[in-house]
Amino acid sequence: MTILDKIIENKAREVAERKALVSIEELTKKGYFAKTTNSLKTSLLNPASTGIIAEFKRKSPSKGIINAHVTVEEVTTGYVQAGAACLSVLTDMDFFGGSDEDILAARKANPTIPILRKDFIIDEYQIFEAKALGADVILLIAANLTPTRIYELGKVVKDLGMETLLEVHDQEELDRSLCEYIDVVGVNNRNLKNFAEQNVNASLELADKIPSHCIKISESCISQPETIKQLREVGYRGFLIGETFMKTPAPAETLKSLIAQIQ
Ligand SMILES: O=P(O)(O)OC[C@@H](O)[C@@H](O)c1c[nH]c2ccccc12
Repeated sequence: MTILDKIIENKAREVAERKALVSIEELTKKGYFAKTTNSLKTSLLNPASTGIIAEFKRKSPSKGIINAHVTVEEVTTGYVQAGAACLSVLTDMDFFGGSDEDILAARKANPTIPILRKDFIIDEYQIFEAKALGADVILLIAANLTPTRIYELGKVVKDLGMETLLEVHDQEELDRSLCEYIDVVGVNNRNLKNFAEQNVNASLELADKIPSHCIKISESCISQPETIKQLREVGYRGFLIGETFMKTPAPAETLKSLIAQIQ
């Protein structure tokens, strides 16, 4: 069993429990459900955008605790002030130490920036939940979803006025997963089945395989300004970065100095 299999098995149990407690009907009346969403696509297409999607991530299955000392409010407001194009907030508790409260707090503190709900989405229910939590963008991971599920879930995302980030790790996943509901394609440099990679080779290899009309971003294992420049040259507009910032005592300051080196 891979780490991803374990995460998905756990997630199915979690979603079933949540569904039994709060109905979709109730979710549509909760929190930020009625709020108009902020577009990631628009943000990334702005020529002045830094393209950095800055992630709030306390821990991960491969690294353990990354940062237990900072608050979601201070980090996310700092990310926005430093020039992030979008925020990514982990809501998976068991493997990544995130929570619903984290994304609610990030939204409350940052009303106008797009926010990605970073979780393992396997059910329509979680998309309604994400909207109530104030998310604008939903991650769909090709490694654990069939093409039919990606299409069905992508349609729900669109119907709720949000955007879909499709995550792929190789050409097989890319070829079977693209559909009309994908707004942004992300290449995860890390293989979620073993969490092994430490480089951006997957993004470099897939750069010219992704259709040119797609907005593409590179995810994970990015720490150097030179890497961002190299990825920009092959067409990447967005860079999803967590650990590089979160492992430092002041994540937003680290983002600020990275931005200074890529402009
Ligand atoms: O911390 P990093 O290496 O900068 O990676 C951030 C982000 O890409 C990573 O957290 C991630 C990408 N896809 C995911 C899917 C689920 C959980 C986490 C992820």
